[in-house]
Amino acid sequence: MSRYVQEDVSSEEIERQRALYGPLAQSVRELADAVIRTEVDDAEIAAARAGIEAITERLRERQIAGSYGVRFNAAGEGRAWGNAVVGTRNPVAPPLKVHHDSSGRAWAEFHLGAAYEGPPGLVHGGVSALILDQMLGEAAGAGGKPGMTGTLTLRYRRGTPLGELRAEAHIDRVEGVKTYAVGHVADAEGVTVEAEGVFILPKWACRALEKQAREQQDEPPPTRFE
Ligand SMILES: CCCCCCCC(=O)SCCNC(=O)CCNC(=O)[C@H](O)C(C)(C)COP(=O)(O)OP(=O)(O)OC[C@H]1O[C@@H](n2cnc3c(N)ncnc32)[C@H](O)[C@@H]1OP(=O)(O)O
Repeated sequence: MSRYVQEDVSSEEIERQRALYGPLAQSVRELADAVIRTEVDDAEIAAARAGIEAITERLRERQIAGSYGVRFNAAGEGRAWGNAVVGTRNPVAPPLKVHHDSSGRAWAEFHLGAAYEGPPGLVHGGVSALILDQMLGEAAGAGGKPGMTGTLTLRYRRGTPLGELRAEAHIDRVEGVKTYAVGHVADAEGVTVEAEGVFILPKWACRALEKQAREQQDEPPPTRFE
């Protein structure tokens, strides 16, 4: 089932929701970090668990059936708030705040803490892949050539330390429905992981865009989301 949802909500309402859910997700990120690092005694752990389970039950009293999906309003503002990398409402997401320009460049500065560890003190390789998948996809979308990841190739040049990091990506070339993008993750000393990928506008999306253009002769759906 498609989870692209058009919702006619105002920009003010989006901002209200962002101010409500963003800090909630951030509190849960803090909780995840605390769960990994706490050294309190057993009784405190048991009490904390009961408290967390009670809060989960409260939040579940009313909830979406399934995942958040991607929602956009008539003004073309896209919200991928469940996204695993940038999702405002997703505590699993660091989250990255990605900057773009229309030449097909994307960049972000972010912090990865204990929840993203692979080798001791280093970022998990799958987490670097997750971030670079998103960043290369964001670059493709920023350049007006969005697509689904077809193939993503990574080269881990050295371990990526947990802490302050930067990721960058840009479009390398476009061949029809295929957009080739490249990028990297870097720490203060330089590049740690390089990536290249091809992002493909799927057949179903080509048909949907053609149909929409026929019906509305309007702007295509958003290709970038916050
Ligand atoms: C702003 C938001 C950023 C989001 C970033 C996050 C991105 C993601 O995580 S996307 C999720 C991961 N990716 C997926 O789940 C994709 C799953 N695969 C698919 O949906 C399809 O196989 C898809 C869309 C890649 C291609 O399907 P389809 O539209 O039928 O393509 P098809 O007509 O077969 O092929 C088109 C061209 O692409 C090539 N191609 C197809 N699949 C691949 C592939 N996996 N790798 C490389 N090239 C491919 C074909 O060879 C063909 O090339 P040419 O035109 O030169 O002959």
